[in-house]
Amino acid sequence: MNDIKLALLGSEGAGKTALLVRFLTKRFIGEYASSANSFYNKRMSIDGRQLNLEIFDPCSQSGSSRCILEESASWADGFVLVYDISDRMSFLHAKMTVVFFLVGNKQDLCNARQVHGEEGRSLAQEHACHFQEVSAAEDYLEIYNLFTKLIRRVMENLKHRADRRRYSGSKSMAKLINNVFGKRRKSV
Ligand SMILES: Nc1nc2c(ncn2[C@@H]2O[C@H](COP(=O)(O)OP(=O)(O)OP(=O)(O)O)[C@@H](O)[C@H]2O)c(=O)[nH]1
Repeated sequence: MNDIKLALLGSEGAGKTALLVRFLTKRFIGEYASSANSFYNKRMSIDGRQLNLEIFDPCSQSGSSRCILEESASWADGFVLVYDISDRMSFLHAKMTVVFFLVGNKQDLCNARQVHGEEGRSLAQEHACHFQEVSAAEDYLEIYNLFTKLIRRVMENLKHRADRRRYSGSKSMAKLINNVFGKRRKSV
């Protein structure tokens, strides 16, 4: 079983919990009475592999964003940074954060749009990360696809990291063997 840890980041009210609840339960719940950070667990299978997903949904009121970012950075394998397309401040906040997946939420509020899709796309390009606009209020499938895409990316990353560790481990073992036996050979 693979353990995958994801964290949601973004301004207060951007819709982080709404997106996550939509992904986990297929439902949109309008209001959440939460004043604490939450961890969610989900078991799922992607590409035939069993996964144990842990998702961190920080509560904006429970600490400074710097603290949340630091906590998440040392814990998570992947990040979703969410902003609200009808709240420019949430996008300016997103601009100051390094991300993996950038998500413009509340696409249904296009009549109150303050951030153009192009701006989101170009910010994502700057950070070389994936970008998507969604609506937690209206979509399920798009949000499901977004999370599974991120999970696949994280799995690839973890595999790549493990391969590199194995390679550098075998390289340093080769160096050690060379140091011990190579010298002897020289003196013969
Ligand atoms: N119209 C619309 N409203 C949304 C959408 N997603 C979330 N909301 C609303 O936005 C408000 C904030 O949503 P939350 O999910 O609590 O936002 P959050 O980012 O988790 O907020 P904090 O926990 O305070 O950081 C709620 O009133 C939601 O109903 C969406 O896609 N469209």
